[in-house]
Amino acid sequence: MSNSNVPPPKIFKPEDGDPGRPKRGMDEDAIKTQPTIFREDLLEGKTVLISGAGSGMGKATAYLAAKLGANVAICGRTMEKLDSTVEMIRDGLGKEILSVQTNIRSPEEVEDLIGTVHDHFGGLDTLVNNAGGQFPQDAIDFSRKGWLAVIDTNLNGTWWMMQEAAKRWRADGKPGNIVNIVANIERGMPQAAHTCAARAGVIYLSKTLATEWAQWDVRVNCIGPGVIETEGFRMYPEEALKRFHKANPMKMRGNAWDVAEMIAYLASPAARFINGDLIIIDGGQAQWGVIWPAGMPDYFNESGAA
Ligand SMILES: CCC/C=C/C(=O)SCCNC(=O)CCNC(=O)[C@H](O)C(C)(C)COP(=O)([O-])OP(=O)([O-])OC[C@H]1O[C@@H](n2cnc3c(N)ncnc32)[C@H](O)[C@@H]1OP(=O)([O-])[O-]
Ligand SMILES: NC(=O)C1=CN([C@@H]2O[C@H](COP(=O)(O)OP(=O)(O)OC[C@H]3O[C@@H](n4cnc5c(N)ncnc54)[C@H](OP(=O)(O)O)[C@@H]3O)[C@@H](O)[C@H]2O)C=CC1
Repeated sequence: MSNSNVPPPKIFKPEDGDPGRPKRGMDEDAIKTQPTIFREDLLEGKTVLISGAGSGMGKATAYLAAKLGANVAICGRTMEKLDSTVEMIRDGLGKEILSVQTNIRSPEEVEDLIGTVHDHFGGLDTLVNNAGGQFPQDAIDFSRKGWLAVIDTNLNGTWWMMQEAAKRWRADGKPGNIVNIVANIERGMPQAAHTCAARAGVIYLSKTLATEWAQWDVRVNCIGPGVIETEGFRMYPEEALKRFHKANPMKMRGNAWDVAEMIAYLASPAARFINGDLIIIDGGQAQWGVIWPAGMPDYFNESGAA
């Protein structure tokens, strides 16, 4: 029996808003023609594995890493999306990369992935844990399954990847480097509390491992993006997207390249003394606004949230 003068909460499912919605994020031509501040052989001979590289920041990062000379491996759940990254890099740079369909939530698949990368390239230098995401909803209405899906992806999935990579580095006596893409969670994330909890876990896991794993020359850092326009915006209603950029004082959205270049920096020798850090790329959002991806509750009226 339900108590039912109360209307059910509105749940936005991406497919509700798909027809006719503009494509979001950098298209392949934009990625291919984007200039980089880095030297072309910056990552020559280095192997970089990027999760969630069939779209968005992961895709741009895979392109940049390949452009800078790295051996690139990518993974994600959808083969078609991974293929698009492989083809973009083949077409734009004439290079082949390794792509392995993997659900990071499965520790067995992650173990196979790390083994495949080692077999193919003879090792791994930088692991970029970029795969992740969430849906916007008031926390009080989260289903159990929804909560578990977000925690399993963003916290557990990232951990399986980190642990498998580090086991190899310890066994091989080789240095390692991990970059975890989290989010800007300094002031919480209303309507994304599940991901906020998971990302907080990853940030403090990373700080801890930066100390524990220093003895094996493994560095661990995080990047916290603010509003970065990517294909991932399909998870949010158009109405919310109109307001996202107002949550930072620059009133703009970043793009996937803004994050890719920071990842390249962290993968380079210039970052050899950066460890256990969280680097925020958000146009100053942490000092200013709050995003309400499912709509601001009346309670807050016009109090400065966007
Ligand atoms: C904040 C602004 C800045 C931008 C930040 C970004 O990160 S942009 C980047 C953004 N990019 C991404 O986020 C990309 C990656 N994101 C994803 O793959 C999904 O969001 C995932 C992490 C939930 C994984 O899901 P999955 O593979 O397990 O697939 P699944 O679909 O089966 O979901 C499992 C359960 O979750 C629940 N539930 C799901 N959707 C909704 C909803 N709209 N409403 C309510 N609940 C929802 C539901 O219980 C569902 O089970 P059901 O009821 O269907 O039996
Ligand atoms: N864009 C933004 O403003 C912000 C993004 N972020 C985070 O940055 C990262 C990149 O996001 P962005 O590029 O914007 O979004 P996208 O949705 O484009 O990228 C996320 C990628 O992760 C992959 N992925 C999701 N779940 C899994 C899984 N279980 N196993 C393997 N791969 C998976 C998806 O591919 P597939 O579904 O095929 O597996 C997809 O390619 C994400 O972690 C996101 O949450 C954080 C803050 C802000």
